[in-house]
Amino acid sequence: MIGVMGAGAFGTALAISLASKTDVILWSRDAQNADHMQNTRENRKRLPNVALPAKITISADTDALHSADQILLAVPMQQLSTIAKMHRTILSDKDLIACCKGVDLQTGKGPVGMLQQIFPTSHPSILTGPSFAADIARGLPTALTLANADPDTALRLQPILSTDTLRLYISHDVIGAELGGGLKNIMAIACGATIGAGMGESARAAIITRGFAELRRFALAQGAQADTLIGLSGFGDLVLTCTSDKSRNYRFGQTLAKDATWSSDETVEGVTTARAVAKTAANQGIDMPITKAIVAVIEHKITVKDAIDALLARPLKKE
Ligand SMILES: NC(=O)C1=CN([C@@H]2O[C@H](COP(=O)(O)OP(=O)(O)OC[C@H]3O[C@@H](n4cnc5c(N)ncnc54)[C@H](OP(=O)(O)O)[C@@H]3O)[C@@H](O)[C@H]2O)C=CC1
Ligand SMILES: O=C(CO)COP(=O)(O)O
Repeated sequence: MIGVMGAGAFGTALAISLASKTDVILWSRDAQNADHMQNTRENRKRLPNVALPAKITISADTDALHSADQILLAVPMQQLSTIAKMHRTILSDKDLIACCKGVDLQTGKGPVGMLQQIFPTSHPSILTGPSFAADIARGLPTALTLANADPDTALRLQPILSTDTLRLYISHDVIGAELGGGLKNIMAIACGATIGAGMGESARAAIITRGFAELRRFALAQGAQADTLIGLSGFGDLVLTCTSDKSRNYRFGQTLAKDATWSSDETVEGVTTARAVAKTAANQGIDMPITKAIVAVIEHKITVKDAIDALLARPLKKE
């Protein structure tokens, strides 16, 4: 049995895919919502119009996770440490697989770094890469990276977490997988803002490419491997998220350009990750012009138009 903590769009989609081959416990923090999902067989709040298979049991009781060997943590990055600490006892003897994308604002750690700090003897994994929850839930083909520093753990988990439509590639470069998936959300906000401001698709291609250069510069400085960054968890996810308005980060960027308010409570990981990355980049002297611009726009210090003008006014340089 596999447990999924976090009944958001992604946790629910992963639970649906895994239920094609095993029993799954989908844990929600909200007992009323859990009962509603269990009875209606639908997650109307976070992933509407998709039926929850009979092999999924939805519960708000953490004891239900006792018989799970693997736990997927599909919660927003900034909540990961709180949830892991709160449920330390139940999580301590399980395979932990972080399914969140981002960098913790307090510590600058990625999801695996955070879990390792809380569970020092464990070998946590990260599951990341180009995938919209709605696609996974509909059984559309998806390829993801499962990164774990321990080769034996990665090899053991790969078949357990793969399904007929969810194809997992393993990697041992945890830092690269964490940072590719985390930083692509900043660039997706920038691309949404570029298109929202009417700058056109050529400008968006420039942001994707220069955004990738920026992501790479930052990730290599933290110890990532270059090959990981051109894989599914980096380049693959960057392309998906920067070109689709199915992405919440991209849509959030469009909202910024229109000076409108983001009224949804859907998770937009790039907002906090931009702040966390800008902080580390400033401390380490890493040039991150797009990230800095996004932080300044989010904090209402400049407009999207000011940000675009500032990026265009940078000194001409070699690619
Ligand atoms: N959606 C997608 O397509 C993909 C998402 N991801 C990643 O998955 C992670 C989760 O995102 P996603 O599922 O989409 O987000 P959603 O906005 O759909 O849902 C977030 C979920 O987290 C729950 N949650 C929030 N805070 C807490 C907390 N303190 N304790 C327990 N549960 C909490 C929410 O509960 P409640 O409903 O009660 O508010 C909700 O179920 C993010 O890091 C995202 O980047 C990765 C790949 C694809
Ligand atoms: O991570 C994702 C796609 O891989 C989902 O993107 P959003 O969080 O921007 O919706």
